[in-house]
Amino acid sequence: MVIDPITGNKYSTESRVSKSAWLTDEEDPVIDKLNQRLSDVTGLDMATAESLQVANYGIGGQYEPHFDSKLVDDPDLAHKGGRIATILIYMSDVKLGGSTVFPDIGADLKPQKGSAVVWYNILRNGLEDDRTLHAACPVFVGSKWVANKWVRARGQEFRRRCSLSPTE
Ligand SMILES: O=C(O)CCC(=O)C(=O)O
Ligand SMILES: [Fe+2]
Repeated sequence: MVIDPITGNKYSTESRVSKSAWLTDEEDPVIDKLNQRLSDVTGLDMATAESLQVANYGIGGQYEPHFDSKLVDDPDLAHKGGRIATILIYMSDVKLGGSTVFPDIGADLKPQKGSAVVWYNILRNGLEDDRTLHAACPVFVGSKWVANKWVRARGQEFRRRCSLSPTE
């Protein structure tokens, strides 16, 4: 929902304003190299991960608060499991705006070309981690390019130990 600053009227807007494309593992050898590097730095298996999603936000581009793990009508859920982790790679700097924010933990990540952020969406006990609510703030000046890799739970059983604790 957006509020017009002059009239005060509310109107709805797209929850995500960006353009995106999926790059499959077969697309180019550089994707293979990237997958290997992501596996090396996270210790996670990329074989069951989703294809790389590249997104571009122009001025005003944004993504409202959401959980990456909340998948609806996902045909892969049964055999690949949920989105256990997100790897978000910044492919550009942004002159003004475009931060990734986690409101519940007070984190504000400013895009920096060549950097990446990794987080687990699902706790070791299998429950979704509510602290992972996040959003992409509007781009005010410049253009924001990111690549997303969503790692699935299946395949990580011996890489990330599970837990019986109700809180972790
Ligand atoms: O672009 C960002 O900063 C966040 C993107 C995101 O949360 C998503 O694509 O799921
Ligand atoms: Fe997200």
